[in-house]
Amino acid sequence: MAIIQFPKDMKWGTATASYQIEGAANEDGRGVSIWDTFSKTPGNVVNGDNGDIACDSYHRFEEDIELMKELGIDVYRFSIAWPRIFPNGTGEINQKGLDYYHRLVDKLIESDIEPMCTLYHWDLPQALQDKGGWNNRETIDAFVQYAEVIFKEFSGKINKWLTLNEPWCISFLSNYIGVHAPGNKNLQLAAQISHHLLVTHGLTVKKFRETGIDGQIGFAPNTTWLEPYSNRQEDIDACNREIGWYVEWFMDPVFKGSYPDFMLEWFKKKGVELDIQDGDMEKINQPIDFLGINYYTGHIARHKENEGLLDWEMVEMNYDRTDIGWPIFPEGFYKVLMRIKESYGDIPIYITENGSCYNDEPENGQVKDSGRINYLQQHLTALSRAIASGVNIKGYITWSLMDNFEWAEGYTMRFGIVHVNYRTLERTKKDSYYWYKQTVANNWFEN
Ligand SMILES: N=NNCCOCCOc1ccc(-c2cn(C[C@@H]3NC[C@@H](O)[C@H]3O)nn2)cc1
Repeated sequence: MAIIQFPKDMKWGTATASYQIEGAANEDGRGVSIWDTFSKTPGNVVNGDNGDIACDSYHRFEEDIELMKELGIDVYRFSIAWPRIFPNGTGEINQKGLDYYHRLVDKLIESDIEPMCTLYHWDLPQALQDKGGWNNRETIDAFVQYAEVIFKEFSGKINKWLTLNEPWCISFLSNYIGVHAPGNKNLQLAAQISHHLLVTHGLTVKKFRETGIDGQIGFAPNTTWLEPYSNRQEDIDACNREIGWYVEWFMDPVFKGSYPDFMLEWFKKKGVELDIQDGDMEKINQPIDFLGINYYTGHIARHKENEGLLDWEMVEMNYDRTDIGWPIFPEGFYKVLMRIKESYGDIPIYITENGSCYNDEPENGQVKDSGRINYLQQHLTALSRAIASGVNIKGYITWSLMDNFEWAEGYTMRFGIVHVNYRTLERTKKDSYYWYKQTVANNWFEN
């Protein structure tokens, strides 16, 4: 056994997102989002689940904050639902939407928990999707207008901002692979959307600076790691293409002002021609204060000609897997953080999502989710290795505080350290909740 100790100024937190927990989908003036539309289109979500009720956190946020307060966490990462603020994406502001987030943020501050706000966690107003969504550059301007309203409304209350959550999911998972809303399957469209998202991010950072309000801003790309099966260059290159799709494709433009050539060339081979307008790359390349990093899984892979988009195949190694089927690969967490440090230097990093899916149910009021505790121990050990290796980690925010709507998997896949009974909405602290509470209190754990 070993003691894994974290820096004395380490911040600990939990994360959620609006569509996944709030419910109240038709309440207080909220407009329709693309996830309302997508989830109610038969075949898109397991069991036809949707976010109409979810965890009902819209009405139960005070109970949820009490759970966080007992955890002793420093920061709570939540997202604002754009359709609650601008029901039609632009135009008239819905005051009741602003009022809800004031209630939430005020309760957090009263509970000595720092609010970290994600401005966009996938719930695009349907009215904007009807006009082309992220493929329409007018959506960029609509987002900056929405962000400016939020910056000014919550100035002094919220000091940590994330523009976009997982732009790879917003663009490629949702418009090329097609398993998330709006469900397109077109690589050119997805790549162009990824560019518009990066321009959106940059212009939002620029607007944040122009408002002159205090605070720090970043974004939260999702990452993965593929370890080459051999030292053959073709295996190394194949793994770097998948990592590049998640990491360099989004971080190079932000930190270096250009797309990675190796990915541009690969996409060009696949017929992608990005429409980059004059000044776009300068707009994207705005300095940010911190980087959010989301990591769940990775695996070993090798080159395979004409396989998928990037010519690689997974090498099955009898991985331990979580209940959603993702390999447990903590080495990848360490490796991708080292890659980011090597590529982008000492940018302060918050782990804005890391967690696991285990579908354990309560028995006599207890949820014995030892798998989740083991996952946390392995990944926090990997994180401590990265910190010891000089990665500038400022905090760890686990996904998720509570079981919630896991997108296309609906309510079948549980990521929470708190169990939610979706029939009664009763919350039950899992064994991992108590483990995390002790780890936060100690700022160390014994693995
Ligand atoms: N790469 N090739 N894939 C080819 C085949 O993909 C099929 C499916 O792919 C994916 C990839 C990634 C995800 C995913 C989910 N979360 C968890 C959420 N994060 C934000 C927060 O809301 C959490 O709920 N993070 N990532 C899902 C599906």
